[in-house]
Amino acid sequence: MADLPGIVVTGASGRMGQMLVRTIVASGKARLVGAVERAGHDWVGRDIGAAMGGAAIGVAVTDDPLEAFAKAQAVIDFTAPAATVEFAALAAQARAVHVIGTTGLEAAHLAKIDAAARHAVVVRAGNMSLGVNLLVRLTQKIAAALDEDWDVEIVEAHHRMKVDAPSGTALMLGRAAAEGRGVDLDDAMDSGRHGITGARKRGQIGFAAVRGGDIVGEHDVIFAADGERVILRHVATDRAIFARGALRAALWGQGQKPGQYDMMDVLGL
Ligand SMILES: NC(=O)C1=CN([C@@H]2O[C@H](COP(=O)(O)OP(=O)(O)OC[C@H]3O[C@@H](n4cnc5c(N)ncnc54)[C@H](O)[C@@H]3O)[C@@H](O)[C@H]2O)C=CC1
Ligand SMILES: O=C(O)C1=N[C@H](C(=O)O)C[C@H](O)C1
Repeated sequence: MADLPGIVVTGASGRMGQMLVRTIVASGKARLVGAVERAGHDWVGRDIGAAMGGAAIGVAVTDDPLEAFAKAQAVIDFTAPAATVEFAALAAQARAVHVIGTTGLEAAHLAKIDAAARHAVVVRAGNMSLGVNLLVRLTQKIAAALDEDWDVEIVEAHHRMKVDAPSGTALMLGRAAAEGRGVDLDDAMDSGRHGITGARKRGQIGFAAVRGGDIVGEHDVIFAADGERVILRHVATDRAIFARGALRAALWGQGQKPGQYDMMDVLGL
């Protein structure tokens, strides 16, 4: 047991944080060695298992990430952009693999993560599930096979608490469609239409976001032509799919060279 990789979960009280704690503890492939929450959170100082409403597991929630990371071989981080940037620097300092699931990262955040990845292994993906990563590959292939008579639209749906749009997954799918077509997503993207928008421009890749209830995550890639449509769909019904992917990434990252990787690397897709 002691020689299994030690993993710290950041944002441990969150929807994904709790799922990650359960997944790691049940896995038999890694040890949970730390649980980090933001300063002032009322779980700080409590045993994470007990705080989650179960049996104590001997890991106290801390608001000191550096101290936690120093004991770890990997950090799994599903939090928020500002926190993830801070954790990237600290994980690199501790030479721990940093698995980043956080979405809503902007160019300035990504530049800081790039800098950290010069010193440590970073695995980052807007969606860690096997199904979505397969869908990304399929999207790329279909977009490459179809011309711009086929309009590409990406429709995503998530729970009412989600704070960023388009979702990280929708952006992965949009990028794959753009890559398949040999264009840059920044030039082709049309997100959040409202008002008198004018007719759809040929070659655009459209995005629409639904938010409501407890939807875990649903993504459609629609290829719409005159007289026919092809629709690729992924429906997540359980956050365990993301946690399993993140744990797999943390284990895969052990012994890799410093740099930035994604789930395609981890899954060999
Ligand atoms: N890549 C993937 O496969 C997936 C990514 N996500 C992304 O993961 C992120 C988190 O999602 P949820 O768990 O639903 O959110 P959540 O809001 O339930 O959890 C986030 C947690 O991070 C904590 N946190 C924020 N700042 C912190 C700091 N400085 N230090 C320590 N903890 C901090 C919060 O207190 C909270 O407990 C979002 O960006 C979401 O889009 C979610 C599911 C799958
Ligand atoms: O916030 C979420 O919940 C999810 N976020 C990721 C995203 O932005 O795509 C992955 C998944 O869809 C759930």
